[in-house]
Amino acid sequence: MICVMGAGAFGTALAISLAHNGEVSLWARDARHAQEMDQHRENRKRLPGIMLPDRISIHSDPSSLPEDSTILLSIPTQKLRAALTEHAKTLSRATLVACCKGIELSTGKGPVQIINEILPNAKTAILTGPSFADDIARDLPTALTLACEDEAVGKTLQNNLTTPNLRLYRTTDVTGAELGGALKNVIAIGCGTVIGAGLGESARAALMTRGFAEMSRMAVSLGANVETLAGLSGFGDLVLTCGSDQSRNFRYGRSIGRDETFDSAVTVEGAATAKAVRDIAHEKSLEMPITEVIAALIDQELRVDQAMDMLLSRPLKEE
Ligand SMILES: NC(=O)C1=CN([C@@H]2O[C@H](COP(=O)(O)OP(=O)(O)OC[C@H]3O[C@@H](n4cnc5c(N)ncnc54)[C@H](O)[C@@H]3O)[C@@H](O)[C@H]2O)C=CC1
Ligand SMILES: O=C(CO)COP(=O)(O)O
Repeated sequence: MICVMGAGAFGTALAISLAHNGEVSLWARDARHAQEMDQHRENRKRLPGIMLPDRISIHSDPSSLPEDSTILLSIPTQKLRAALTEHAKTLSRATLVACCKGIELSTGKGPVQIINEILPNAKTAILTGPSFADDIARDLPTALTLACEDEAVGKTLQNNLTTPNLRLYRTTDVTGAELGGALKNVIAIGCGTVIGAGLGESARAALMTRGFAEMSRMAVSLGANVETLAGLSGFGDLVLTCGSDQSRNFRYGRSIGRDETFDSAVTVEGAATAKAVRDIAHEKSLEMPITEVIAALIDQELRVDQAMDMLLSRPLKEE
């Protein structure tokens, strides 16, 4: 049985795609939201205009899940620990696939590390890469990375979670996949800022490229393979998120560049992750100048012109 926990935009989109393969359970924490979705066969709150196939059953009580389920956790990273702790008994024997992109601010851990800490006996993996929920839900072609340390479990998940429109590539480099998905959101905030402030497409390309160098430097220093960063979960998602105003991280950055306010209820994973990355960089003495200025912009410690001056006046060096 495949179950998606978290009826946000991404969880709902994954459930829609997986329904091509068979029955799927979609679990929403809010009973009223679950009831509304069931009544209208639509997630009007997070994915309006897209019908939920009959093969999706909607629940708000996770204790009804079979113990050996595969559960896709589509919950923002900063909320994941609370959700796992609350439902630890139900989840302890399942195969848990993190479907979130971030680093926990209070611990510096990625989603799989958080799951392994709370549920040490669960089989774990992460599903990440370039995909907007809306594209997946509309059955547009998408390719993602499925990272699982246990190769046999990874192969089973790859087969079970690939759908006619959602093609999964496999790796055992969980650290690389986790970090690619988390770090690209920080750079996307920076690219949004550049565009919002009217600094131009050339500046965006420079920030993406030097940001990718920064992402790779940190990920490799934490044990990732550099090839993983060059794949779907790193470079692929960086390109998508930095180049599209469908991205919430990009739009949040754009609001910083335009000096506008942004709706604090919208999920922007890169905002907390930027600060978590800055903390890790300080602890490990890693040079992360782009992340430093993005975290400072988020904290309103710098203006955009000051941030640009800081980056442009750095000592000249080899690429
Ligand atoms: N929306 C997108 O296009 C994509 C999102 N993602 C990732 O998916 C993750 C979720 O994002 P979205 O679904 O877009 O966010 P969203 O804001 O649409 O939904 C988040 C969902 O998490 C639920 N939630 C929050 N705290 C919870 C808790 N303690 N227990 C249970 N559920 C809880 C909320 O009720 C909400 O339904 C993020 O890490 C995001 O980076 C990944 C790829 C694409
Ligand atoms: O992760 C995503 C695309 O792969 C979604 O991006 P946002 O969270 O910025 O909307």
